Amino acid sequence: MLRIITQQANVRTELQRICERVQRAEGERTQDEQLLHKEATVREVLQAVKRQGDKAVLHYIAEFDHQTLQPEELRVTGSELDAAYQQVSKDLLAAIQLACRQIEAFHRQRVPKSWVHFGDDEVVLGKRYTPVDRAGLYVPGGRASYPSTVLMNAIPAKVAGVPRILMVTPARGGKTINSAVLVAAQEAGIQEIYRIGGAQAIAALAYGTETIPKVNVITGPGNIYVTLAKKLVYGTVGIDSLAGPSEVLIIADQTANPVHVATDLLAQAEHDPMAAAILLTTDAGLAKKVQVAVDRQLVDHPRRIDTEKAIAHYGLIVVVESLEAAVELSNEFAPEHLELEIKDPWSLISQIRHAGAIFLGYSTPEAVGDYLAGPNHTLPTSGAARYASGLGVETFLKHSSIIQYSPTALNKVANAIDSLATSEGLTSHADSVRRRVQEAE
Ligand SMILES: NC(=O)c1ccc[n+]([C@@H]2O[C@H](COP(=O)([O-])OP(=O)(O)OC[C@H]3O[C@@H](n4cnc5c(N)ncnc54)[C@H](O)[C@@H]3O)[C@@H](O)[C@H]2O)c1
Ligand SMILES: N[C@H](CO)Cc1c[nH]c[nH+]1
Ligand SMILES: [Zn+2]
Repeated sequence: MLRIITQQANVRTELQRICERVQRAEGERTQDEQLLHKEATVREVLQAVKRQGDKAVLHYIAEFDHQTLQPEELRVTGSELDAAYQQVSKDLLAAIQLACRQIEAFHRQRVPKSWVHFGDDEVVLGKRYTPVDRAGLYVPGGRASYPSTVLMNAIPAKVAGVPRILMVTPARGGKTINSAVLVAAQEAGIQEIYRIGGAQAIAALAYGTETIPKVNVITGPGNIYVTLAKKLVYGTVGIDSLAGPSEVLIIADQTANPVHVATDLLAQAEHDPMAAAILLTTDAGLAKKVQVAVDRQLVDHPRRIDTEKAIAHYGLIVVVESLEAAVELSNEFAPEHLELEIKDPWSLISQIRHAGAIFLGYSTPEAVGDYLAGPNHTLPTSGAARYASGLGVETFLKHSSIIQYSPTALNKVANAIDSLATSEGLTSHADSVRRRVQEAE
């Protein structure tokens, strides 16, 4: 059952515990004493794949995904890609294509442009954006298959102009990858796909194996193992952000529909037993109705066991004194998704400082953003929205600064550079400017 507490209770400690659930998994024992704790498992997988390549990859696929694969079976073949189209309905294909168009249109709007500025004394300054050479897209596939996540990863990478894009995703049940995932990949222009998930997939992309090439940036959401692995390989490769397990925080007043609020909470809880679903409401009556509605909707929920776990451990309803108090708590939590189910959602927007995505009003369930509104659904979780943003075109780009000085311009700043370099004890720095200026005189 979804717990209800009031603002006077230990709400900040509770929210912090939920927010930091991924960090807590580093070093905490799982309930199953047979298992190493999660971070240790991930470290072991990373080390083994780094040292032994494909051999370790296949070992962990057998251990965690219960599949016996040969190295040549890791890559999805052209005939599997073709066959996937026969397996998806016309309606699903049309939906994938609609999502593709909307996501691409949104991401094309925010492509950073290279620029140069011509200043006084023939000084030229600028920035030049270039894509990474290779990107590795992680598409989760443990508990559900995510064609939508294929699009959210692949389209910004394509728009950024990444020359080589590979995708990894685990096979669920048998060796076959979900057909909709394979169709979505092809619709987004991705052909190089490997059937591998979990920490071993992140390790393979970070270090490279005989079969799977090393990439420059790894993007995409995943469960606790994937998220911890991304955190640990950061520095060897770039990553987008720590995206997963999913979260929603809903701020609702007495005008919200309790059944809709309950569904939206469950829509995130159903992703993962570690997903978080939080309601902050000014109305104690609504709190009770949402609690009842959640229980009712869970009765015949197809993912009942895992969803109940998420609700029990990382679900919470808080009755707050005011909408301002709700916003303050939300800013501290920094949710992946924030829904404003209140009479005048725009009145709060200027106070919201940290959230991956903000959904305004009664007819904007978070699922609209998950699938096809256009903005990316791979968003920072576990408080990362305080310093990070969602996946975007810029995730796949880096920029080089452009600097050109004329002799006149160099002459004008020579003394200043000399002072700064001398203060740092770096005489060759000072010399590199002084020599040029003297030779030009
Ligand atoms: N933020 C986002 O944009 C976004 C989008 C979609 C999904 N998600 C999140 O992604 C996650 C998907 O999780 P998932 O589990 O369905 O798929 P996943 O692909 O992330 O993880 C599955 C893999 O985990 C590994 N694994 C499972 N149990 C393990 C164990 N005991 N030890 C070591 N490795 C193990 C297996 O190798 C398996 O292939 C969910 O948390 C969901 O909330 C987030
Ligand atoms: N809500 C997820 C991000 O946390 C994204 C998703 C994909 N499919 C459904 N939902
Ligand atoms: Zn979702």
